[in-house]
Amino acid sequence: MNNRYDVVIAGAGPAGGQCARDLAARGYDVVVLETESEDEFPRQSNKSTAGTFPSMMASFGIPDDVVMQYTDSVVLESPTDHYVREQPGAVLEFADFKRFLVEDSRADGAEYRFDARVTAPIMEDGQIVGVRYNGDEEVYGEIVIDATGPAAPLAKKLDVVDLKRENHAIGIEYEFEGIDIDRPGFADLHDTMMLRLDHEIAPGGYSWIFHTGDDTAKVGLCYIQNGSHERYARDDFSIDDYLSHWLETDPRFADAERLEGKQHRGSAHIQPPETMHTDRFMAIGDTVPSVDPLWGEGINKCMQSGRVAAVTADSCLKHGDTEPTAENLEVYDTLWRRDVAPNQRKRLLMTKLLYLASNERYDELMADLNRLDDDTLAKANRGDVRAITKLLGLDDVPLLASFAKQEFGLAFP
Ligand SMILES: Cc1cc2nc3c(=O)[nH]c(=O)nc-3n(C[C@H](O)[C@H](O)[C@H](O)COP(=O)(O)OP(=O)(O)OC[C@H]3O[C@@H](n4cnc5c(N)ncnc54)[C@H](O)[C@@H]3O)c2cc1C
Repeated sequence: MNNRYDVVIAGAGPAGGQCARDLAARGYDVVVLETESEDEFPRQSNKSTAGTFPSMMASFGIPDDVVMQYTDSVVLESPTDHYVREQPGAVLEFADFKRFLVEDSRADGAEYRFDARVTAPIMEDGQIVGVRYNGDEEVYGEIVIDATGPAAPLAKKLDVVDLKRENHAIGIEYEFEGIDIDRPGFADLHDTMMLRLDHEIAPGGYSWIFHTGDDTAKVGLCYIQNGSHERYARDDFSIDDYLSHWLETDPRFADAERLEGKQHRGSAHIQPPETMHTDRFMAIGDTVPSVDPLWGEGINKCMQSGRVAAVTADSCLKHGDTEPTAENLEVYDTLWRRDVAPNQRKRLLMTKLLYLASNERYDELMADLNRLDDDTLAKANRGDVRAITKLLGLDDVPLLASFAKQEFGLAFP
């Protein structure tokens, strides 16, 4: 077996799969090591609701046959109100999507080793030159990429990431049939992705219903286990208890039945990354926290980070005489901050502010969104300070004070 490659990638998720696709298409020798077995792939890593937008589908040439349902709008719900925004999207079958990335990159020559659990970097003169997997097996590369999501075995050992417990977001989801998709008193959820802000259901986070056709939908929730969660959480309630509680109390689920084997769960970190590379090494996808802090959109960000890592690797390897030193890989961080997650810090602060707001404030937010033009939300979501201040009012002073206290240790009288 060939044991030397241009690029070794750990993890066949959206980030690793896309990076392999781009590198193989440019003619590089690339191998992807994936811990799961090929027969069942993806099993535990089949974790995502996989709601996405046409820009992702078009940029990465994703075929229609991995789409479960095209959607026309996004709905935001608060405890007693909602707001509808026309916005085309697509809910993918995440497992089919992951398998597509594997097959498509293989068609261009990428190699995959399944049942290959990466554990540690192989170091020479202080630089990574390969990876160790399944205990004592080894593979070598000019450049090594960690795309294992939050597991991050290489990035952690190389001190490239420092994923913090207080920024850990967890999510759980089931697929159901028999849901009342157009229940009087609620928004019509046909062909929509709905996100609900309600601390009763997802304290310090949000829950969702993504329509997947007829009376079926993906139903889940997530939250960050930080101060906002503590403030609104119930004693001894696990994330599963919150989902059960929602299912028992929301009339839309009165006749809903869980679809066998359709359960997804996973985690990510919501924090701004510091560096994302070192000599001969880049960390991509959720290994460096790439998930959109506000709405949890991770797939597009991960694919984009895989793409900019491939561009960076190409810029070093194509000349043959440009060593992939940390200095020469710096362009990856620059492209990430410019193209993958611009305004990440501002958006993160806005996210924390949003999750700190009360249920009553969520109801007011829906009323404000219904009053303001559609652009305000889109701009605020991009971190535009003027749009954010438009959404804040005088009544928000106590909220801002408690936010400042939580974030910066500032106390207002
Ligand atoms: C419940 C939930 C719902 C979500 N919903 C959405 C959504 O609707 N839209 C959206 O855009 N995003 C969503 N996300 C986020 C999105 O799924 C992630 O951002 C995305 O999957 C991350 O891709 P990745 O390639 O970085 O990592 P992953 O998808 O985590 O892939 C990592 C791969 O590495 C493998 N691996 C792990 N450890 C090792 C190891 N040691 N050695 C070898 N291989 C290893 C894993 O098996 C996996 O195949 C959701 C996430 C969760 C948890």
